[in-house]
Amino acid sequence: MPADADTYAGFRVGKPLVVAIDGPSGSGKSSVSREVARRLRAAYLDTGAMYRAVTLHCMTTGVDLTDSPAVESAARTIDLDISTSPDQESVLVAGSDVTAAIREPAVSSAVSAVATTMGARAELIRRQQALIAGSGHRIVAEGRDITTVVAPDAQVRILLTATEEARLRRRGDQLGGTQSEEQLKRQVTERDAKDSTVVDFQQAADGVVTLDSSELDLDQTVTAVLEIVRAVAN
Ligand SMILES: Nc1ncnc2c1ncn2[C@@H]1O[C@H](COP(=O)(O)OP(=O)(O)OP(=O)(O)O)[C@@H](O)[C@H]1O
Ligand SMILES: Nc1ccn([C@H]2C[C@H](O)[C@@H](COP(=O)(O)O)O2)c(=O)n1
Repeated sequence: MPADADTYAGFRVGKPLVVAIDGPSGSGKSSVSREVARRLRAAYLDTGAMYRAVTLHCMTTGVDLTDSPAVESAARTIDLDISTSPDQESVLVAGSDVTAAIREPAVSSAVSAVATTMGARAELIRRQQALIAGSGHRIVAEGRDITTVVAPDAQVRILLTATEEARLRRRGDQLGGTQSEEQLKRQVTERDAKDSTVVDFQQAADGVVTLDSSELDLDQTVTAVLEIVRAVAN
């Protein structure tokens, strides 16, 4: 493609481009997707943050996470504002900044209750599709069901994987070595097992490209995703 005013890093800037990335916990979806979005001058959507925000909201307002109708109702009524700028991580619930609070281990341990409530999923999927449309379909969206349910028509669909060992090590490092091996397994392996009961993010669906990042560092993984985007979308 010739370099001109409409291209940036080899990609046409104005062209609709939805990049859907799924994968298990700790595979690097958020960090990789955010950087890919920056390089593509696209928006970025962390759909897991939306499940986390609903979970925290339930926890702080006394909603029983085992009460499916109540959890669904919380998902429908929550006043949730999530930034889709890759340069500004911000999640607001009723105007309060919960960006850091939704990453607390207590939320990570509880979030599967919301993720496995089908009514809550339907509402969050609807909101995610609206955010993708609102970006002008120029966005990198990541989660567990983006390639299959939220944006099955995305131009680029990737399943980002890594071995369990690599994912546990990454999450442990990310949390500054504060968590025991057992706590990490609860937040990563056990959570994936629960979430897998409602959505398949371990096997690539038809047409989805698998990228194993176990032996790659963050920068190499970003480069590999951009190569897939270039090959598939340009
Ligand atoms: N390829 C990589 N090599 C080394 N570290 C990585 C790599 N990808 C991501 N990381 C690091 O691993 C940690 C976890 O990554 P990240 O939070 O992006 O994973 P995730 O898949 O979004 O997890 P979750 O779904 O649980 O939110 C981060 O500290 C990140 O910097
Ligand atoms: N599209 C998505 C995104 C996330 N989830 C669930 C599964 C996770 O346990 C939880 C938090 O996600 P994370 O921040 O760890 O990526 O949300 C989902 O079911 N579907």
